[in-house]
Amino acid sequence: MEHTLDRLADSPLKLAGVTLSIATIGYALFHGLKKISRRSNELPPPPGPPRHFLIGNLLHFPKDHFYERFCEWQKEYGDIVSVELPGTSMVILNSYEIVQELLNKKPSSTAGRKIGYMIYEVMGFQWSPVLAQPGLHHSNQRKMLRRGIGPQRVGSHDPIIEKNITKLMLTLQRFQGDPHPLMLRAIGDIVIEVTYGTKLPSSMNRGLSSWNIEVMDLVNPAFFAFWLVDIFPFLHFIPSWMPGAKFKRIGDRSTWLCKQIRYAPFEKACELHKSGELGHSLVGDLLDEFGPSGDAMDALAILYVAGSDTTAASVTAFINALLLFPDVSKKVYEEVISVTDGTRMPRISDRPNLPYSEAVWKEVFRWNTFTPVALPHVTNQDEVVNGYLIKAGTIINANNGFILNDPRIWGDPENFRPERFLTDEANSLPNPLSIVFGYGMRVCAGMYLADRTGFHIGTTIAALYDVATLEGKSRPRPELAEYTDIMFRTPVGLEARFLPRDSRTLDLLRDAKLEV
Ligand code: HEM
Repeated sequence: MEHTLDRLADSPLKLAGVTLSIATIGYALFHGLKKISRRSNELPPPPGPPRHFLIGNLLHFPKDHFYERFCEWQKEYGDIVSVELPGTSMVILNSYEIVQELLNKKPSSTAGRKIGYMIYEVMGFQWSPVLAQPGLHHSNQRKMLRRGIGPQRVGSHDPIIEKNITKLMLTLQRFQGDPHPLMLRAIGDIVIEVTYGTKLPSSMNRGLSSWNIEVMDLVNPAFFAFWLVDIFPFLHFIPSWMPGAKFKRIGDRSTWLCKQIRYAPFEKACELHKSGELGHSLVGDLLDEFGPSGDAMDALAILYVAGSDTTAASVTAFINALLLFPDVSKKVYEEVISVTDGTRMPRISDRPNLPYSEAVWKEVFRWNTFTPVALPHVTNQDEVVNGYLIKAGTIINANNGFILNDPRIWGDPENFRPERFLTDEANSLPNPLSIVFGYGMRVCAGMYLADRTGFHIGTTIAALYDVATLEGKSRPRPELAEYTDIMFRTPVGLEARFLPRDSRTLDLLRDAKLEV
């Protein structure tokens, strides 16, 4: 740079020429940009329900069952729908192409988050990487997670995953009822061990899972509730004991829980790391590479909340598919047994030899998907899509449920048909996992761990157990399936028994009992 300026200063003629060129380019750019900005201001917003003066679409906006209302709007207004709420613009994307265009091809301008004052401030979630705005802390935290559970390193956690899944298989032998809470606990235990290792005292381990479960029980419904404090933040300062201040009591408890899940395990892990007792773990990897940083602490602290509910929902969906579709269950069983010969437990490394099971896993993510409305992104600059203007600060909701059900893509979306991923047809289909795990710069930071853990739990269950209804109950009908109305939803009324497939399974379970 210095050299170039020196050279230009040598020649006044060159300097004048360059100055003129820069001025000309500057003038053209300025007028070009003005024109683009004028043109984009002239562009219409996407279509949507008619708005009322001042309150926009507040009266149309659902208080629950967002997915169902978003699908009704898709029928009426098409691939991209805009909704105006007081102080907030929102678009709903109902097309795979538009989602790619906006969220994956323009990652840096659509990676913001917008979280209400209640969750962010009153409940004390400012530290969470899932809710953070893009910037130095967020990118540092993502870099750290990529190092520890990205595609290169995730395999190093296989022994922990396999050991815990064997334990889960033993529990299933005596289990009947709704499997979701059991999956939540088991996956939570895996996330804790992968994150902090096996040496964290077991007393803390139990505390950690119950703090995390309690905070999830507070924050999940809070996302979908209306909070006056979001509109009038000064309410934050009223005392918690005041009548009507329930939101403050929720906030105080959540803030306390957040402190526990952030500091307590990290401090203990740092002590164990110093004394050389920590053992293999994500926290150990990060302490070795980055030292005891606040970014590492927060990146690790969010993993239970971000990873257990979500992965448990995916595994519950897999179990539900095994129950609803006995033919599919039998084929997964036969495929796994053809690899293990029924004489050993399945291993994570068996996966490349399980193409049919792989197709079932994909179809489980697609059919009646367990996460129909994606986590919203926010634009940080004006964008133009399909001739519509999307202003900076707009919340973007990808309607994953519709996209995964779109007959233009899937032909017969209502059918659970894993074979669609095994024929030439597959070449023109998106991978449902790439939709469900989210988009662009915010794509799920734990997707490799989730995919590895969820697939292994699902296929190991199918290999060892026939998933059956409770005694005397008939098999539910797939077309009547209903789902809970939460972000990572589960089938309503799902109940199952796990019947060992044959005597080889009983032998395996007996041997496993001696090992774990
Ligand atoms: C089947 C299981 C899972 C599903 C379906 C899932 C889905 C998602 C989705 C949709 C997002 C938001 C993406 C977006 O904004 O576009 C996300 C973010 C995230 N997930 Fe997952 N997730 C799963 C499991 C996990 C696991 C096991 C972990 C870690 C242990 C994890 C850690 C995270 C983190 C840290 C983020 C925040 C990323 C960011 O905002 O930059 N997830 N996940």
